[in-house]
Formats: sequence, C-alpha cells, structure tokens
Amino acid sequence: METRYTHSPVDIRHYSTEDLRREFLVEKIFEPGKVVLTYTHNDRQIFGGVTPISEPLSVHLTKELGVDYFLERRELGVINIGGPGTISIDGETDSMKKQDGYYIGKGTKNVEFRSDDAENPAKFYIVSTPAHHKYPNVKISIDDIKPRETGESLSLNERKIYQYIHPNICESCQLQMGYTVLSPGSSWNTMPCHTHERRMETYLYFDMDEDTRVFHFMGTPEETKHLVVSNEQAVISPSWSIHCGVATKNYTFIWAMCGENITYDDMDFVSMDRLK
Ligand SMILES: O=C(O)C(=O)C[C@H](O)C(=O)CO
Ligand SMILES: [Zn+2]
Repeated sequence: METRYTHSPVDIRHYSTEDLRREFLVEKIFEPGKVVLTYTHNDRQIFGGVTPISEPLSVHLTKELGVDYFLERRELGVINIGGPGTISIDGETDSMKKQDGYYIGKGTKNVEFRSDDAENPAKFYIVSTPAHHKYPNVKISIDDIKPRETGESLSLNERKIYQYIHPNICESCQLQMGYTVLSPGSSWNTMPCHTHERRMETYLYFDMDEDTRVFHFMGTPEETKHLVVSNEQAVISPSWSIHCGVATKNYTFIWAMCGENITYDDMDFVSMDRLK
C-alpha cells in the first residue's frame, strides 16, 4: 500500500508538474491479479483497485492499520467498473456486474472478490474509511438509484449523479460514494465548482478512450493548478481544494468522501469571479 501525506495550500504553491502528480495523482489503480491500494492521510481514506483474474483476491491489512483484520475499525464501499464478478462477504456470495456496488460495514471479517471470466475481469474500485459503528451490509445496484440530473448541454456539463453510499440508500459512518456519468457532448464536471472544508474527496476517472484526457483542476479557488489525467487514474482532493475537470470527450468518475458529516450538499460553492 502506498502512503500519501497531507499538505497545506501554501505547500503546493511552488510545486512543479512532477511534484503535483507525485503527491495528488495515482496513475495505476487496476493491475491484473493484484490489489493496489493508496492510504491518504487526508481523513485516512484508503482507496484502490482489486482486479481478480483466475484466483480470488482479498485485502489483507493488519500491521499497517494496527488491527487483526482490515475492517475491524473501518467501513468499505465497492463499485465494479469491469466485467462481471462476485463478492463473498463472510461466506455469503453475491453477483457484481458492472455498476453494481456494495456497502460493507465495520466488523466484517472476510471479503473475497472474484471475476467470472479471466478474459474480461471485474475491476472492483474500493474505498475504505475509519468507522466506529457497524451498519448493515447492503448491495447497491445502479438500477435502484434515481440519479440527480444536473448541468446542461449548452454549458457542456450535462451529467447524472448516482449517489450509491448516501443516506437515501444505506447507512454509513462517514463514507459517501457515487458515480457521475457525463452525457455525450458534455465535458465539464463539478462546474460551478466547490470546496468542502469539512470533507476530503477522491475521484477515479474512467470509461475513457485511450487518447481522452481529463484536465482536473485543484488548488484554492484563487490559485488553481491542474493535473492531466488518463483513463482509470485517481486524484486526491484535500478539503481546501476545488475539484472539477474538463475533458476532450465525455467520461465517468467515481467520487468518494469522508470527514465531519455525510451531508452531500454541504458544499461551499465558488463564484466564478474568485477563480484564478
Ligand atoms: O458531477 C458532479 O458535480 C459531482 O459528481 C460532484 C461530486 O459528487 C462532488 O464533488 C461531491 O462533493
Ligand atoms: Zn466535492
């Protein structure tokens, strides 16, 4: 597991492109047959990819977290963005096609991920945050979520926001997770942009062609910087940072947040005249 430490807005003022990418971009999330995880000290979120091929995969973190098993003091969100697979949770197995998700509560001892077809493996994107209460495990299908339809094609930001781990769907201690799909012809996400001082967030960009790039904006509203992001790469967004992007073609992203509250709309919107 790779560790990323935290920064103040002043720290990044003189970062080169390379410095910014090293600190805030995760370039490889899905590796065949592997569990690839990043631990950010921003609210201690762990995120990454589980890509089983012919053997099942599980997350084994004990010494790293000072516990006997991964979810002893954590909760977990999962969304499959690859081929069909299954998930076994303390012996109970459920199918997981593309866009199926799961909330898995604290205290769950065994989570095993499998692909149905090694030629078209499942890609489980997982996010875990500290938790001090057990809430029930819930399977979440995109079909059960009424998306928020937002933006408009004339502003190039028409998109649907599917809130998977959200009080409307399931309980959680602090994890919120969802899936935003840009309409064809739209390319801006989260514009007008916002910060949320009370929560950090990570973004995984995917469903992009090989040559599509997202220009992800970060930094304080008054001093923005950007990261050029390819398919299936993730960005860490500290609480003080804006997080929005524009791409050369439509795309999809998974956002995951944790911190003080689970109030999705608790955002500090940034007026256009502040952006620099
Ligand atoms: O398209 C959007 O707008 C989003 O998906 C925004 C994220 O959900 C977010 O930043 C929540 O704080
Ligand atoms: Zn946000």
